[in-house]
Amino acid sequence: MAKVYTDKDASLDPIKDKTIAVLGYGSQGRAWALNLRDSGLKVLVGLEREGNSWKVAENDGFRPLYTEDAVKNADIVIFLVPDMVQRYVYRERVQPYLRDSMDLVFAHGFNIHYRLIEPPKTVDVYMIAPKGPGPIVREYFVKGGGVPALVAVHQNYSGKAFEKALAIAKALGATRAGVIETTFKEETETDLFGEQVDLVGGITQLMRTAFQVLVEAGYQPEIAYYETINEMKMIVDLIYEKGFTGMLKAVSETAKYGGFTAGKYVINEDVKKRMKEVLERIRSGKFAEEWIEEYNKGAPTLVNGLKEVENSLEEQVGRQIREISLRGKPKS
Ligand SMILES: NC(=O)c1ccc[n+]([C@@H]2O[C@H](COP(=O)([O-])OP(=O)(O)OC[C@H]3O[C@@H](n4cnc5c(N)ncnc54)[C@H](O)[C@@H]3O)[C@@H](O)[C@H]2O)c1
Ligand SMILES: CC(C)(O)[C@@H](O)C(=O)O
Ligand SMILES: [Mg+2]
Ligand SMILES: [Mg+2]
Repeated sequence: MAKVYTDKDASLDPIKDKTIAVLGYGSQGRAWALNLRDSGLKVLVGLEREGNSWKVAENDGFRPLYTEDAVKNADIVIFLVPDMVQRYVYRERVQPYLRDSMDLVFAHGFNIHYRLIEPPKTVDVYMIAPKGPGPIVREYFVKGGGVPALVAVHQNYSGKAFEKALAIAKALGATRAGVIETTFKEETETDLFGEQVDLVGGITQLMRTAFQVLVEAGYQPEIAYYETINEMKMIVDLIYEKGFTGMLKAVSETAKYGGFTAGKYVINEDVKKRMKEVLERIRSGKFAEEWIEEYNKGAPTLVNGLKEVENSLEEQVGRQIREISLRGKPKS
């Protein structure tokens, strides 16, 4: 078993006197800025313009700065703008003001692993990659917990990069759960794979396709939504808390038998073969190349994909069903 670092293995000392610039105030940026500030660290929020994120940061009690001003005043610069934006922010707003012994910190290895950002040797480069969405990183922290994270060091100019990565992980709340060491390569490839075939791409398509099959067969959309989408949370919660065995204990014998047989029929060896192709596309750098090209064209697949999901029957039905099911969710 890999070594798991918890609160007792990490100290805030290596960063307690440093000024930290959090660039971006979105999903992770907001969570990091608030958690680090609540942990007693000195945090500046750096943003490109006085837009929506600026207002949200102000409402949270920050006084945001323009990116380059945050960088000029910081010892540690954390990149929490979208992956496709990071290299421009680096080139225009960070690189010109880089001083020796500054730290460049990432929440995902994409830009370093695929060499979109190539920092000078005189800075530390490390990563703390939360294994969960930003709002949950904040929610768990506020409730006294933390989302697990991976840490990795790409450049260790100071000789203290790993200790600093653990310190940030502690301030984020991640060591309240557990932190495991990885490399930029391993984190980048596994993270992209997981979100593509499973967490984001796979689960969404699995649920939507199952919903569509029932509706096309003439069943009421509300019943289809409860069955193929809404109940997924309870099943996944059981797996999260008790493993597959625990989940299987909670469902009927009929569900177990049907699940073992139909599950392997639907998610078959062909699907596994395709998953391996997806992994290969990530490892070869083809996915990164394609995503950069798509982004440079204005990300039409992303824009159209979001519209298609938003306008879909399952999303329309979901808006009503969520009102009902959230009413029944225990308040905690
Ligand atoms: N979203 C997650 O839960 C999650 C989980 C783990 C790791 N990460 C990683 O964290 C990093 C940040 O991702 P995120 O999802 O939090 O980002 P996000 O999309 O939520 O970031 C939005 C922020 O970036 C700013 N921004 C957007 N476009 C910009 C531009 N063109 N120039 C400058 N600023 C711009 C926005 O104003 C906002 O403040 C990425 O490296 C991502 O891979 C994200
Ligand atoms: C939250 C995820 C999917 O785990 C993250 O990797 C992301 O890119 O948003
Ligand atoms: Mg990701
Ligand atoms: Mg992820």
